[in-house]
Amino acid sequence: MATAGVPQRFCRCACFCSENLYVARYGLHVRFRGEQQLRADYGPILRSRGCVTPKDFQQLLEELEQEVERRKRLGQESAARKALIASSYHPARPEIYNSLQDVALAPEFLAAAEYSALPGADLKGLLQRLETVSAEEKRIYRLPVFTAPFCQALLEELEHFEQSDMPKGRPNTMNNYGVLLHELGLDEPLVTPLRERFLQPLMALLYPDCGGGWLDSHRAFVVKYAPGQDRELGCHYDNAELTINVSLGKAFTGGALYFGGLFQAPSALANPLEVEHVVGQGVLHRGGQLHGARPLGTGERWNLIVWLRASAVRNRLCPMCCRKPDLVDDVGFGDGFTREEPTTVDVCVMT
Ligand SMILES: O=C(O)CCC(=O)C(=O)O
Ligand SMILES: [Fe+2]
Repeated sequence: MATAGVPQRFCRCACFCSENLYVARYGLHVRFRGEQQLRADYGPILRSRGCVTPKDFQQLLEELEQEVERRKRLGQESAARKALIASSYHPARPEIYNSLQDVALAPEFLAAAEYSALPGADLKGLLQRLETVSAEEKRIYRLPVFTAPFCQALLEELEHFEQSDMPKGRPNTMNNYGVLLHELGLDEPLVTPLRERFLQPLMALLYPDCGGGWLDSHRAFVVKYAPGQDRELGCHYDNAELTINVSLGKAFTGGALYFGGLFQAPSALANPLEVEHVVGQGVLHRGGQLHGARPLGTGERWNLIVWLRASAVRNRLCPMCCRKPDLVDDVGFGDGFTREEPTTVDVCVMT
């Protein structure tokens, strides 16, 4: 694609520090500019969800202020953790950090990606090579991604890291457990090749209208659900054009995904569709499709989530504030925005 190999400086949108702040206790995402605005915009809904006394409100205010401060420091702190891990962490499965090999990938995934990269490939042909979970309306697909031995090795490595005394950044405010893959040093050997060599051709055919052919960055993390830890995930949409969610194991019951409509749609959560995770398989969906995870029953569930981003799409409209992004320089892939447009985007494809 147009930007391959060109060093880019990625940005985030300034709204990261004021929009979509998650308040787990009240199961609500809020915009936060200050006390008055919070009362005016969310007073009734907060009351209906149990934020009743002045003390409740004061506590909420303090938590939101802390969250804003945390978000401001996030990029620098993450870079510091990454540097420390690179210099002092000893992996249990060092082979995971070698460049991604085809033997790690399920034959079905290789076949679908190889087909998609052929000059004459089309959507119809690709659909014969993966499972359509929901066709026209929700456009959700599923296919095997990693082999069982690779899932096992990755899980072992992630557990080893979890048990180490290394500092850990959390995937987002909704997940308290899990790992950011770039901090672990797994972006370069694992996630970037997965995106560039395999997901890009697949997504270009499945979602050309969502930037599937223009993916140029990602945010990858592992979420973990276990008894006594996180057990479910509230309804949300991803800060991504497209998402792949791969079940790594272990053995578990419950914890299905559910999908509503696109977040912009008026009745976005009517008739949610339940999608079970299958170990080794990845669910592909649009980032803007509302979704969440049902409570885990038994066992432990670990999933690799890759939020795939296309700067050509998001540079026009930030999916989190739904405005033209107010760009702030950031480290690494930032939130996938860039100051310059990739030069060869065909705007007809994007609109
Ligand atoms: O629990 C899952 O499988 C979904 C996770 C998810 O949607 C997210 O982290 O964005
Ligand atoms: Fe999500």
